[in-house]
This record gives sequence, structure tokens and C-alpha cells, in this order.
Amino acid sequence: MAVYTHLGAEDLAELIGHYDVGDLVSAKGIAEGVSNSNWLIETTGGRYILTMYERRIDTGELPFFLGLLDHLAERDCPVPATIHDRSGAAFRTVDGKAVALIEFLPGVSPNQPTATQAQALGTALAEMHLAAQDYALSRENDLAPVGTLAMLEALDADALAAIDPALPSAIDRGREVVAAWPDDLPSSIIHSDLFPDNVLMLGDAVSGMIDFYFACQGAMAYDLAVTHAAWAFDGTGRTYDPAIGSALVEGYCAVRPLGDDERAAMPLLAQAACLRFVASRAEDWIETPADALVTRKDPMDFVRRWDFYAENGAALFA
Ligand SMILES: Nc1ncnc2c1ncn2[C@@H]1O[C@H](COP(=O)(O)OP(=O)(O)OP(=O)(O)O)[C@@H](O)[C@H]1O
Ligand SMILES: N[C@@H](CCO)C(=O)O
Repeated sequence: MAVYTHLGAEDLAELIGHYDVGDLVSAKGIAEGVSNSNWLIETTGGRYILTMYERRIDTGELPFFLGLLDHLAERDCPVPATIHDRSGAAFRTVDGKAVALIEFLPGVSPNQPTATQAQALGTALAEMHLAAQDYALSRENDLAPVGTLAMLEALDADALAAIDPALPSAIDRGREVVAAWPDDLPSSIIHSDLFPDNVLMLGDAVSGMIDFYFACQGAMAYDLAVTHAAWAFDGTGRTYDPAIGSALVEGYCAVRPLGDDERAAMPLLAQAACLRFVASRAEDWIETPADALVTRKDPMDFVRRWDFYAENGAALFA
């Protein structure tokens, strides 16, 4: 469920009236997503996505996120441009909450991506990294290994063990990742959360990369590692698909070949990606009541990936 706020027809028409997009025809709440409320808006001028920022997002960071979409869209990356209102503002406030209107992009998120789609995504990711290098604004990664380790350390050990007896050992493994973390890899603005549900595809082509609300300054190879962990396994992390993993890296390197230092770091970066999702999922699991409407994601899905990278990472990225 991802419409937390009711917006009546009059509120919507009034809001849309501030934009040069034609008259409101229809507005449908979008069920996917958990962080924000989203509507598919149809006007006499076209289709748009209206987002109301509900939680996790600090309004002070919206100029960074929305400006990034504009910067990338201007450079032909498949991301939705922000629609600015008649006064030029990228976001407005309704009932005390920030809202933004962005371009609607066609396509569907793949449930079972193919290697050809993974290759196209690798290419789109590398192009995005290059296009973002001259973006004027910056944002620190609050979910970098040091931050996600702290997140995990702050959770109650018994609560972690209640999810799975193997989970508390992620803390010591996380410490090893943080101790080995390289600070000098080539960086840009990275997406940091490019799971299949944040990618829209039309056939084999990437028609959209969405949900940039974890974007931040970071090592480009780390973003590739996150995307690898998100795309190359079944959801539970039990089965690795080598065709998808190789195609993703190949598509990336066709545009931006990895340096020797980046390639050597990939096994560690992939484990850092696992640390990040183990930590955020464990925190959400413990903080979300079992009967909440939102489905909790299992941190163990990323412990399994972590085991896989620890064992096979060196051969995988050689
Ligand atoms: N620009 C867009 N064009 C087309 N569809 C979009 C666009 N942006 C979002 N959507 C649709 O809305 C859904 C929810 O969007 P999104 O994933 O950004 O929600 P969220 O609640 O902000 O994210 P999350 O739950 O991942 O934190 C997506 O799965 C997609 O179907
Ligand atoms: N994509 C993340 C949620 C956003 O942090 C996950 O699957 O855990």
C-alpha cells in the first residue's frame, strides 16, 4: 500500500492548476512502493507521477534528488524529469507535506530479468554514473558501511537472533568489511538501490530508472556491486544466476571499464552491499509490527548473498 494520504478531487485539481500540464482528467493511487504516496495523474497534456513525501525523506534534500533527475534527464539518461510549477519550483507543499510532479515513463519492472536486460541495465548504469559526474550538488551516503554497521550494532542482539540464529554474526563480519573499506575508488553520484522494482523495461531496453531517494556520492563500483546483488540472485539469495551477473558487468564495462583497483575491490564491495541490506532489513523487521500492512523483507536473503560473495567473489569478478 502506498497511498498514505487522501487527496480529494478539488485538492488535486487545485494542485495540478499550478503546473503547465493541461487539466486534470484522472488520478489513481499506485499500490507499489512503501516510502511515499504516489498517484498516476492523467491530464489533457499527458501522464505524470505525483509523489507526496511521507517519511524517510528530509524536505531539505529534495533539491538534491529532484535536481539530479533533471540533470540526468537533460543528458538523455532514462530517468523521469521533474515538472516544475509555473513559478519554477520543483516541489510544492500540500497540507504541510512536500509534493512533486515527475514525468511518467513507460515500461514494467521485470520479475525475472533476462541476461539481455541485465546487460542493458549495466550499460544504463555506467552512462548514468558518467552523466552524474558534473552534477553540482552532493549528498553524503548515510548508508555507507560505517553507517549500516552502526545501525546493526544498535539493534538488540536477542531480537536479531530471533529473526535467525545466524544473523548476529553479521556484526563481526560487518566490522571486517568496514576495516577493509577502500576510500579512494573513483566516485560519482550513485543510485544505491537499483533493484528490479526500481527499473522499468520495454522489452530489452531500459525505459526508466526510478526512485533515486538513496542517491548519494559514492564509489561507482559499489553501485555496480549493489545492482549485481539485487539482480543476479533469486529473491531469497539461494541461487546465483551467472548469466545475469556476467551480462550486467559486461554491459557496464562496455561504457565504463572497471579499473584494476575497482575490479580487485568488487568482492568486498559486494559484501558491503549485503551488509547495507541486511542492516536496513533487520532494522525494518524489528521496528515493523508483524501484522502491519507493509510486507517485511527478510534480512537473511542478503546474508545468503554475503556468504556467496565471501566464498566466490574473487573468482566471480576476476
Ligand atoms: N516516473 C515513473 N514512471 C512510471 N511509473 C512510475 C514512475 N515513478 C514511480 N512509478 C511507479 O510507482 C511505483 C512506486 O514508486 P516508487 O518505487 O518510487 O515508490 P516509493 O514508495 O517512493 O519507493 P520505495 O517503496 O521503493 O521506497 C513504482 O513501482 C512504479 O510502478
Ligand atoms: N531495496 C531495498 C529496500 C530499500 O532500502 C531492499 O530490498 O531491502
